[in-house]
Amino acid sequence: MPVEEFVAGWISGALGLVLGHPFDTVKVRLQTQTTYRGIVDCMVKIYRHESLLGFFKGMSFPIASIAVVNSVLFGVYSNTLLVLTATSHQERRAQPPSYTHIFLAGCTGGFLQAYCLAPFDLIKVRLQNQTEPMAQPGSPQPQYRGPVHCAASIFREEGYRGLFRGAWALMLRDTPTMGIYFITYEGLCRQYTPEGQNPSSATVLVAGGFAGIASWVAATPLDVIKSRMQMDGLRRRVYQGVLDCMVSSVRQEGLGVFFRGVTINSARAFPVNAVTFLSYEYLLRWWG
Ligand SMILES: CN(C)C(=N)NCCC[C@H](N)C(=O)O
Repeated sequence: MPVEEFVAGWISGALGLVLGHPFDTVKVRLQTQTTYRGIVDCMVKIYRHESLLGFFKGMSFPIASIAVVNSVLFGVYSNTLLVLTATSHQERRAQPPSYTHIFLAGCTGGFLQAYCLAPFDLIKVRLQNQTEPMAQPGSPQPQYRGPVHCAASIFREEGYRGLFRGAWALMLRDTPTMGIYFITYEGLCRQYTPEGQNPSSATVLVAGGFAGIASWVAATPLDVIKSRMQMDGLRRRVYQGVLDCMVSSVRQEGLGVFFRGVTINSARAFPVNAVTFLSYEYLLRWWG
């Protein structure tokens, strides 16, 4: 099994993650809290009350876990294609796989990475939602002192299963949308690259950026539900499950609730995934 895809997936994911984390914090707040009037209001409030550091809350665990999560996504994607089409990453430019195979490989990668991602994503969302300023003497103490304390508290208060709160919604979000992600990327690369050649850097950047946007637009409805399920259980349980969360969110806030954070999600998705794919492609070419 080629391991380069796993390592390239890890490094490229980490680069994208640092770039996109401030946008991600704003998105999570907009999806789960009703105190903000919009993106700008949310950014201004975070900056005023929590300083620049507020945007980077909850980033350390994703950085630590991206090695597993992104290498599983890209490694499983590439190795599923290898099983389905018997071609390696290098051979795929000359013998491009069908879109059905790309979609299936993307869905498989998405499904497996969601399982690894679930506890880390939960901790990230819980930390991002703490509005107390960081490390200021005399200010109110947040419920969680950091990622390890957060994980230990969830385990103690909500049990082992508590660490997987929202995992179903995450799997439903990621399985089909990772198929969309890779199909969009491959489709755009093929469209703008002469047959048999590697896509140029500009093509990779644009295709990666649009793959991020397409997958996040499709993922946003379940992303909202996932974030709400993850915040549920903090004090008392409100939702019975994914369906109940969907129904009560729509009843209370209308259908528009499914598009909460779609603008910031898309603004974040372009640079994050442009950088992710560019570094992924170049690392593989460098090692190939
Ligand atoms: C749930 N969806 C749509 C995705 N995860 N899409 C793929 C983008 C992955 C990238 N690490 C990012 O965070 O944008």
